[in-house]
Amino acid sequence: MPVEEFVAGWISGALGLVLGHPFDTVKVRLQTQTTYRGIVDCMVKIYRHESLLGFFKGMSFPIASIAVVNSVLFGVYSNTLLVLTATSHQERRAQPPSYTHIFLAGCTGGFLQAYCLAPFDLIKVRLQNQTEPRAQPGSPPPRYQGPVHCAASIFREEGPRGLFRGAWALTLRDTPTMGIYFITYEGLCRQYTPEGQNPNSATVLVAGGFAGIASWVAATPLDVIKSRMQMDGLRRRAYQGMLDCMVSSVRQEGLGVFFRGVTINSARAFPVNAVTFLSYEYLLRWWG
Ligand SMILES: CN(C)C(=N)NCCC[C@H](N)C(=O)O
Repeated sequence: MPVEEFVAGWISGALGLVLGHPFDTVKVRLQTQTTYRGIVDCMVKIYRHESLLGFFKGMSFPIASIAVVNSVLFGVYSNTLLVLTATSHQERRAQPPSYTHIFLAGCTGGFLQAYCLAPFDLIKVRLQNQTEPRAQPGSPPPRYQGPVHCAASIFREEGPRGLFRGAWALTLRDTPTMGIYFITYEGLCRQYTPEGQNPNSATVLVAGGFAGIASWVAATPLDVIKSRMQMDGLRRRAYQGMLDCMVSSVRQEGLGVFFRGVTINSARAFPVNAVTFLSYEYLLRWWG
């Protein structure tokens, strides 16, 4: 099993993550809290109340976990294609796989990465939703004092299963949308690259950016539900399950609730995934 795809997936994912985390914090707050009037209001309030550091809350765990999560996504994707089409990454420009194979490989990568991602994503969302400024002498400490404290508290208060709260919604979000992600990327690269050649940097950037947007637009409805399920149980349980969360969210806020955060998600997705695919492609060409 070629390991380069796993390493390239890790490095490229980490670069994208740092770039996109401030957008991600704004998105999570808009999806789970009703105190903000929109993206700008949310950004201004975070900056005023929590300083620039507020945008980077909850980032250390994703950085640590991206090694597993993104390398599983890209590694499983590429190795599933190898099994389905008997072509390595280097051979795939000359013998392009079918879109069905790309979709299936993307879904497999998405499904397996969701399980690795679930506890890390839960901790990220809980930390991002803490609106207290950094601890100051004399002020009460926030509920979670960091990622390890957060993980230990969830384990103590909600049991081991608590660490997988929202995991079903996450799996349903990521399995088909990772298929969409890789199909969009490949489709755009093929469209703008002469047959048999590697796509140039501009094509990779644009195709990666649009792959991010397409997958996130499709993922946003379940992303909202996932974030709400992850925040549920913090004080009292509001939802009996994923379906109940969907129904009560629509009852209270209308159908538009499923698109909460879609603008900021798309604005984040373009640069993050442009950089992710560019570094992924170039690392593999460099090692190939
Ligand atoms: C749930 N969806 C749609 C995705 N994860 N899509 C792929 C983008 C992955 C990238 N690390 C990002 O965070 O944008």
